[in-house]
Amino acid sequence: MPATPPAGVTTLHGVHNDATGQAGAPLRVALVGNPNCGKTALFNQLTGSRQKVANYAGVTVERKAGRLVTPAGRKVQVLDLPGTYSLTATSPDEAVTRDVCMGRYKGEPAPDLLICVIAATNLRLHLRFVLELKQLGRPMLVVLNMVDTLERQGLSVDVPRLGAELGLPIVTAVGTRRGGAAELLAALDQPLPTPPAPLPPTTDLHAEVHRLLNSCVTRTRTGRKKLEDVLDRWVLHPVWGMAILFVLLFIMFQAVFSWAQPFMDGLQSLMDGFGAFVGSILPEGVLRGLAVDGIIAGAGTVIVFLPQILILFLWILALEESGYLPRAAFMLDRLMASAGLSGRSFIPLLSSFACAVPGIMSTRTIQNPRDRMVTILIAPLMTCSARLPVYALLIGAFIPHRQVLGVFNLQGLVLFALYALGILSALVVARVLKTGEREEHPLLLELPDYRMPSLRNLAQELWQRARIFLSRVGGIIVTLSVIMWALSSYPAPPPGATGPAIDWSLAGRIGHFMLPLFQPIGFNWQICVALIPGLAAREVAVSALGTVYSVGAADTDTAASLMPLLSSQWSLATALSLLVWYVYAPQCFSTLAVIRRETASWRMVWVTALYLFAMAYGAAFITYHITRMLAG
Ligand SMILES: Nc1nc2c(ncn2[C@@H]2O[C@H](COP(=O)(O)OP(=O)(O)OP(=O)(O)O)[C@@H](O)[C@H]2O)c(=O)[nH]1
Ligand SMILES: [Mg+2]
Repeated sequence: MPATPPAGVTTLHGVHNDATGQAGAPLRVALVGNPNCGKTALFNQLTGSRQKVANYAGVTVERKAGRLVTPAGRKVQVLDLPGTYSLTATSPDEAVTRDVCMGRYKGEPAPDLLICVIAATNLRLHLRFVLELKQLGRPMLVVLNMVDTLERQGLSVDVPRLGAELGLPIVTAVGTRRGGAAELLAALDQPLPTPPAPLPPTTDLHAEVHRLLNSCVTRTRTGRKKLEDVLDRWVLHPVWGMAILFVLLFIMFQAVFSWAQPFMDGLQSLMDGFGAFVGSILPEGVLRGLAVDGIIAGAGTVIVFLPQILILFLWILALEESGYLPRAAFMLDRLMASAGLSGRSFIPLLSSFACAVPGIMSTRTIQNPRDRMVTILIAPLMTCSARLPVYALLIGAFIPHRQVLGVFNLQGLVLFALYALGILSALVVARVLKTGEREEHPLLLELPDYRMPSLRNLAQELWQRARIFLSRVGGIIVTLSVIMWALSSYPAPPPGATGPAIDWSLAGRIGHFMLPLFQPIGFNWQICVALIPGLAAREVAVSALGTVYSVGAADTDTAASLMPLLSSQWSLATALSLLVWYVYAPQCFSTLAVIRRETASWRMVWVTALYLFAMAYGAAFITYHITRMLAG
């Protein structure tokens, strides 16, 4: 009898043979299936991990291992694998899944059990993969995930019958609900199922899927698909679709400035108060310098940008979960094609807005090797979230907080323009790199179901982001701020020396040494010094400026308020030049390291670093001189 959602089917059918190996060795299982069927959601539930889950194909691009102990005490090692449409891999991420399933992965035997996850939202496609996997003749278990959506789709699946027809044990799951993997967990306590008998080689897989659907799935009523179709008609419309995309991105940047302001003001006064308090209780001396100028001025200047970073992430996460992103990729396919790329490069590039490191890793989903290289080269031009503090600091200091045309916030507009500059430059660079290539790349991209982002998940993800940011502040940023403070404070000036003490310090000397190179683009020596620690993490450029100016300033109370200090000391031309510099500058070791890893080539690292440096210098030079001419 059909079940909606199906009743629990926890017993594994079929003949069993326990082949878990020697006592004590964990059972090795692998989650495989089509992209976006919920493998990682289940993996997280099973192992308590927090791997990235999002509503588009190609989120997981590498093999991840986790551990669990079943209710009966059996130790299990679980692998989460990139999604794949078939075992004939066309891109590097799919090759990993194929190799693991076939036991060809770097010295690792095939898993004891393949857990093939299929989503109730796309049974036709996913069942085809089950049949393909069956041909491997390995012990296998099917998980019918997303059974919570059956009701909404107006479908009912006869789960025991589907298992019997497939000749495979089957359980149901809801990857996004707490306890939604309970049946799967219980199934892992069962003895291993015997490997399925392969289908005759002449079997037409499509016809077989059709047969399975006819016999096991019934439509109870017309589902919600109609609404999705109407939505898609707007979202994918050549004109309205572009307008929607533009508005969404635009609101995102406006929000970063408008919504965050009250929280930032609060944090700023908290940091100012804290700096003043610490300054007042510590006696004049090294300790006070270290605490106020080093730690509070350094880390405090970065912490105030937390609200803006969280708002940016809130938007990105909500868009990721809604299912909108692949549609945006589809809309932008023509634009990307004009730069010689396909819409497939869109999601890696979009991920780079959070951070270029996962963005570059997700280029593994791009089949064409040349497209992949070009996407890797331009990914650093997407403005990552670590650059946001630098932008926000300079925009806050130099661009008036003013309404334009009654609705737009001028600061938000400038931020939007900086992001747009990065994107346009990326398209131009891609076009140049692909000069002469005129091949057609038809874009085959799965459009997932629309999904309302769950508030609980959003809150959890945001909390995770906040923790990452704060641990960066507490770790690398505080460390580098302390080093910066030491470099700016020592050696102390000789007795009787005149001029600011910081000029005698190591930082002062390094800054003055670098100055001739950067003076033509309007940088002062303080900026030169800040560029160096900024290589480790871009936000550190802000904290380093905080420290250098704080040590240089007579009044330590102004430690955490860098913004007013800069607006009185720098020219607009210098500020704009530094902003533009940061659109391009190859200022991040982690990005260069991931490029080395993903391309296995030092040449690519050098090419990226040098071309970005040249662009940064050129663009900052032009900006500086034009602004000076215009501003008089
Ligand atoms: N409604 C519903 N959504 C689910 C369920 N399981 C996962 N999802 C959602 O499905 C989307 C894809 O989940 P992932 O776990 O990232 O899928 P994946 O199979 O790992 O995808 P790739 O890594 O791209 O192969 C996300 O938006 C999840 O929130 C479920 O049982 N019900
Ligand atoms: Mg995944």
